Parts: sequence; structure tokens; C-alpha cells
Amino acid sequence: MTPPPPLPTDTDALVLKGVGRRFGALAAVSNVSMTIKQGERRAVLGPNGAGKTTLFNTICGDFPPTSGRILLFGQDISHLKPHQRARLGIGRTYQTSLLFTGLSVLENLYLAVRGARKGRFSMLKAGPDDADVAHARALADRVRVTQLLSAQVDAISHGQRRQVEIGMALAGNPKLLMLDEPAAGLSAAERPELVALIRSLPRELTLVLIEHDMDVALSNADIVTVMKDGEVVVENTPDLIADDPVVQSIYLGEGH
Ligand SMILES: Nc1ncnc2c1ncn2[C@@H]1O[C@H](COP(=O)(O)OP(=O)(O)OP(=O)(O)O)[C@@H](O)[C@H]1O
Repeated sequence: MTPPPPLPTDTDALVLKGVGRRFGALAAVSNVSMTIKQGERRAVLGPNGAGKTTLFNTICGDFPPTSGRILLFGQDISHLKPHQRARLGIGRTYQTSLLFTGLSVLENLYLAVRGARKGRFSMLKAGPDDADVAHARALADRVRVTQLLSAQVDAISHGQRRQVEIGMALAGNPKLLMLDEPAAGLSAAERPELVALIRSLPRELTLVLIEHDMDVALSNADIVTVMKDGEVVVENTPDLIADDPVVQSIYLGEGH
């Protein structure tokens, strides 16, 4: 496989300093530190319950950290609300679908565009020259669902719904895109389209993805972080991760 081109800058996009998150007595995430450069593709791997989604939630603000600090392009966002973090440039998808069922692909993308803007609940009806509709169409192109614009999201495949969700996460023009298990539930036939989509995202966009599937993670990442029991156990380049004895013991141990 050809290596990805060099990163566009040496700027730190996301810095975690000793981040922890407790739920009562449970330390779901403990003392996680990492630096992700602008334009980097970072995969976070780990078995069930390792703390990957909780780590995502500390970064996006759904469950802010109970210890440590999070910096986005140098700004401390540790205690900001999710919508404030979104305005500063974080876009995300969720493990479970958040699409508006009963609406078309274009309508879903349009609502995401409107939701990402200030004054988002204006009741103005979209006209054909509405700039937001044009933006929604451009997002559809970006995530390769142009041929499905008028299809209801209930009627398209699971993989196509994942593509639309990524389009919605891109609606606010994020600088950091967080994808929570984008390949979960996809068939073997659907995965290459998702990988192609991820690879086609602009290189200056910083990308962090949680992934169970080692192949998807390794083929999309510059650096892979492996978590277990809430902690980072290994961080390395994809070529060195697969053979790492700690990673092998985790994955072979749980039957992967
Ligand atoms: N809202 C919550 N309240 C209480 N405990 C939680 C909460 N969210 C997560 N946990 C616990 O935190 C630990 C880490 O869970 P988390 O979902 O972050 O792991 P994960 O690595 O994303 O797992 P999976 O791959 O199964 O999604 C688990 O023990 C989980 O039960």
C-alpha cells in the first residue's frame, strides 16, 4: 500500500494532557495524553469497554473530562459545551445513526448545514437557489452519494447511511473530524467505498477514528493508538502496530 503523503503542517490540532473520565467509581478513561498534528489520520483501537467512545466524548464535550486538559489548536476546550466545541471546529459521527428518518438524503444534509449555522431555527423555506441547499449538494458530492439525493434515508443501504452521516458531520466545515466506528455493521462489499471516502477527505482535515476493524484502522491511519482498560497501551505507526506483542495479545485474546 502506498504511504499517505506528508502532513500539511506541523501544527498541533488536538492535545490531550492526562485526560481522565470517571463515572462514579469507574475510571472509564485514565491519564490519556496524546498529540495529534493537523492533517493527521489517527485511529484509536481497542477491545469492548476499553474507553474509546468515552475518550471521544471527552473531546467532543458530551462527557467532559473529570481530570486533565484538552487543547484544540492551542485553545483549552476542556470545559466547553459540545455546541461550543462544534463551533470551534469539531465535527463527529456516532456509533448509532442519528439520521432523520422519513426525510431524503438531501434534506438530511440540508438540516445539518442549517444546524451548523447561527440562527439555525429560521423557518424560511429553502428555495432552489438557497446557498444552504448548494452546500448540502456539495456535501453529497464530497461523500459520494450524489446519485441518492432524493432517496429517503430509510431506503438506502447501511453503508450509504454511514456516508450521509459523515457528510452531516462535515456540514460545519470542521477542522477536526471524529468518526466513531464508521465501518461498524458494514458488509465486506461496503467497506472499500467507506475507505475510499475517508481517503478522499481533504488532507488538511485532521481525522480521528475509533475502529474495531484492524484492517480499516491500519489502512487509514498515520498513527494508531491502542487502548485497554481506559488507558493507552501502545501508540505507533500502522506497520509496527500489527506485529506489536501487546496488540497481538489483546486481539488474539479476545478472538479477533
Ligand atoms: N455514561 C456512562 N455511565 C457509566 N459508565 C459508562 C458510561 N459510558 C461508558 N461507561 C463505561 O465506561 C467503560 C468504557 O466504555 P466505552 O464505551 O468508552 O468503551 P469502548 O472502548 O468505546 O467500547 P465499545 O468498543 O464496546 O464501544 C465501560 O466500562 C462502560 O461501561
